Amino acid sequence: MSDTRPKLLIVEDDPGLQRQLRWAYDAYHVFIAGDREEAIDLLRAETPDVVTLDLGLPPDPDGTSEGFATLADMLRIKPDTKIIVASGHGERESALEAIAGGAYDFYQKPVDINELGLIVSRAFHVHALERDNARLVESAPRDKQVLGQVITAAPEMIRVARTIERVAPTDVFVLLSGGSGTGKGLLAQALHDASQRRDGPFVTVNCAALSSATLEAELFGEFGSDKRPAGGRIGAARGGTLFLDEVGDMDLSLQAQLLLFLQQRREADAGDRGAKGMDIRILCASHRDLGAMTAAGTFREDLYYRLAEVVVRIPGLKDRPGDPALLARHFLNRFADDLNPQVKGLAPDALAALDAWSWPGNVRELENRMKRAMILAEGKLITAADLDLDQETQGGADVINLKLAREMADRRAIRHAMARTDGNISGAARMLGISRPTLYDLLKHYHMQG
Ligand SMILES: Nc1ncnc2c1ncn2[C@@H]1O[C@H](COP(=O)(O)OP(=O)(O)OP(=O)(O)O)[C@@H](O)[C@H]1O
Repeated sequence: MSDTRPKLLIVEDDPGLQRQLRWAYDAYHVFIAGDREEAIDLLRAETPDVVTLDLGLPPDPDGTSEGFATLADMLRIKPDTKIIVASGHGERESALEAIAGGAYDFYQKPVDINELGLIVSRAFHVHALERDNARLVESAPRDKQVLGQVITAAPEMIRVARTIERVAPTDVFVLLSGGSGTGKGLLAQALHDASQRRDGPFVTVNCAALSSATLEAELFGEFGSDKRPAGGRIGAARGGTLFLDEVGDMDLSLQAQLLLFLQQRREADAGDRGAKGMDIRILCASHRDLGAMTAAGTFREDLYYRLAEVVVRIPGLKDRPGDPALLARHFLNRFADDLNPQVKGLAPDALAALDAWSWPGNVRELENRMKRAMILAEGKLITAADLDLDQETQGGADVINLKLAREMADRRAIRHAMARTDGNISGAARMLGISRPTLYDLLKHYHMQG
């Protein structure tokens, strides 16, 4: 039967120590090399995850040159190997130099078997964690992508994507309603790309960013809607889609002009005056509640009903269980090359913090926190502190009563386990220390999605 124990390579030229170490590590499948050549051959043949390396190897047993050369060769051939270097008394400096050169850790000679045992077992643990993370990072975008570039595994969001897919081929006017940073811009682009107008222009106007006069010129061209209805951004969107972002921030007089334009367009489309229709589709988005604004008189009701033929409500990130971790891995994957190629994954405390945080700024906040964390991260795994979420999650909101506190803790733990296991019920149940049926019951009880 093949040996399934984790593979440990010991690079050591002293036969007495070789025997002692082999004996001490019966939990691992141990390979022994006495010099650089043997070490490299075994690394290639057996691909051990962890290596202990004595820096004093022949032909330079009293120096460190051969040890450093072996370290560099190994990391070049298999960079994810966790290499623990041995340093003799008074050689702390070379040990630190080895760490700077990519070694995982060091231990002091003479060998304390227990201490080295702990370092070795931690190295295996970290290696496994990094490998899991790398696998998840790779699989996230492929598995959990809807509408081309929208990353989600949350049923609430998948429903949104399905609605967009359904309305895209029609020419109805759609209002995307959701908090800031929930992905309204991304979804508007996705809707255009899924429509028959995909080869036409996609023109965005941010109504919140411009003063009323500038916005008017921007939309209609310099002389206003009545004189040059085909100018400005509206004209530029001919044959494609005009995306009015933050339409709720348009003032009432501009709302009136837009309404007038839409009425004229409708008449033109109907051929009343024999003119050609404008042939644009308008998509709108707002983080404001336009329905409530019409009731308050700050948004024209007639315009609202014209623009919002279909309203798509986008849930906040905190209401998409599992998505914060999934998106974090997606951003890690996307930014690693540019910002910090050393970073390979997310530490367990970061995953827990991502689950627990309330995400007032939604996906944009997550994207920004990830960028910052990747720049600041010192290790290979991003921590809660790198994300600046360590303090916040510990404090938490005021607890209303014990029942609610328990429910919150349950929900958090379940979401965390589901995210960590990529939605695998058996894996999540194992991680939580409960049976599959119990996990199903809890998911149902808390109205969470399996
Ligand atoms: N589900 C998602 N998958 C991948 N990236 C996303 C997702 N949702 C949002 N993003 C990214 O997050 C950032 C913010 O999204 P977007 O600009 O679409 O949000 P918004 O709701 O339009 O924000 P605002 O209210 O500020 O205009 C963008 O970089 C976007 O690409």
